[in-house]
Amino acid sequence: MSNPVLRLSGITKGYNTGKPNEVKVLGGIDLTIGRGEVVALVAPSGAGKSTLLHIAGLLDTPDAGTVEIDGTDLTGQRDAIRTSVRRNDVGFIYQFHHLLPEFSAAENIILPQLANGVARGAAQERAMALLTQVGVAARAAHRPAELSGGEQQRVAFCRALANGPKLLLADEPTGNLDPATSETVFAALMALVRSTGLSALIATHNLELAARMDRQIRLDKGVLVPV
Ligand SMILES: Nc1ncnc2c1ncn2[C@@H]1O[C@H](COP(=O)(O)OP(=O)(O)OP(=O)(O)O)[C@@H](O)[C@H]1O
Repeated sequence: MSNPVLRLSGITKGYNTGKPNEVKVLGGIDLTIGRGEVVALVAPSGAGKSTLLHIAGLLDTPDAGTVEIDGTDLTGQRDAIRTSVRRNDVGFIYQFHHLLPEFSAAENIILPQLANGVARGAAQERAMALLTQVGVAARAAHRPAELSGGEQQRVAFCRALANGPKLLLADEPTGNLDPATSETVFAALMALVRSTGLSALIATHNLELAARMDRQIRLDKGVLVPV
């Protein structure tokens, strides 16, 4: 059997604020995500959702526990190795698009590929293919400010997938959109994820969207509880 794409074991995390009571955020998280599996992360505000996503995506380190991506334990690895895995194997999506404002939609998807050593022609082709998949190809030459919120977010999805990651981590990807746009954008995201066989952990407050993923996990006061 192949390795899970993500395996978190015994993850704990607190923030030492210098004040008498340290903030304990995660109290022992065990989570495995298989190949092609899309998991909804449902959590009340402040439950530790962003902290968990940052640890899973190697942007932060746990106090204890291990983070394995595609079978490799990256917990104690050098920064250079963690950065390389993060760039190549993990795609991030946030509530706000964070596209570079001075570049076109296509350039925002091309640039991360160039940084990874892909030739411009191939990067351009991939950007257009991704934009076509999410229905925004006609806006390829437009800058983010010229796009609607839903279009901006769909471009951000393409950017997250630009380098063909194994794992997608999304923090409220439709949280900033009205219900109708949220539906279109979520459908585009799921189609993109399914067509690439990507594994994903998608945080959402929207229980209706969560129910459409393969599995739901609920984070409450730093631990996973049954849904
Ligand atoms: N750098 C930090 N220093 C101290 N406390 C922090 C720090 N970062 C986060 N926290 C605290 O840890 C807890 C969890 O934060 P986190 O951002 O992971 O929550 P969240 O579930 O993503 O919340 P939201 O949905 O509101 O974004 C919160 O109580 C927060 O105040």
